[in-house]
Amino acid sequence: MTDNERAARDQMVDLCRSLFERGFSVGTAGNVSVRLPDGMLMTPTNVRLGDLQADRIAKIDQEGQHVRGDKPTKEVFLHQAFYATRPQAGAVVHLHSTWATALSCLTDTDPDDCIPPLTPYVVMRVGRVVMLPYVRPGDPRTGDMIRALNGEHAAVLLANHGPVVSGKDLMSAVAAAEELEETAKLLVALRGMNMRLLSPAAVDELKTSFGTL
Ligand SMILES: O=C(CO)COP(=O)(O)O
Ligand SMILES: [Zn+2]
Repeated sequence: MTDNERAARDQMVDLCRSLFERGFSVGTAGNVSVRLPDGMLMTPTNVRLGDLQADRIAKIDQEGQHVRGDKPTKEVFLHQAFYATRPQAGAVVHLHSTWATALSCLTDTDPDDCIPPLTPYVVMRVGRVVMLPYVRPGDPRTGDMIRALNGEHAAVLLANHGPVVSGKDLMSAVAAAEELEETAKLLVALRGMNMRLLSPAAVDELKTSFGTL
């Protein structure tokens, strides 16, 4: 095993425990992956994100063959689809975090723009989030639906299920998942009130100043 893979495993253990301890994942909900030069690391299926063991994290190769560690998450297709369509993605985080999942259950969430530009950081870290129709957890069609987006979105909401967020590396993907969750919480808190969103000009300025995702 390379030093790079060893470091990636250790970082997954640390950041997944941090997410779990702060309540972003409960039970065995959620899964996380990291891209390697020769494949991907994925959290094993049916584990608590707070209890990962570095050597048991699953590795699959470029062809999707399981080569090391425990059996990978049942959402393996979802993770592969992000890497296949977003060359800039180095990590993917899927959670059932409360507020983003709440938005995924509301019939009046706009499926083409689930998280309106409420604050600069959600624009900078998450971008425009689309909703994918409900299928059961682990259904390979989730991968097909993500591939159909052609890599245009860094994050999606799975209807009645939860968020999936990619980032250039694991730290970025985790930070973006946290930002999405907090913004979803604000949106639910502000529901029914007169919200002032960032103007299109303000959103453009953020993209020019900080780059697109
Ligand atoms: O969130 C989950 C399914 O959507 C958890 O599944 P896994 O335990 O297989 O990762
Ligand atoms: Zn899930």
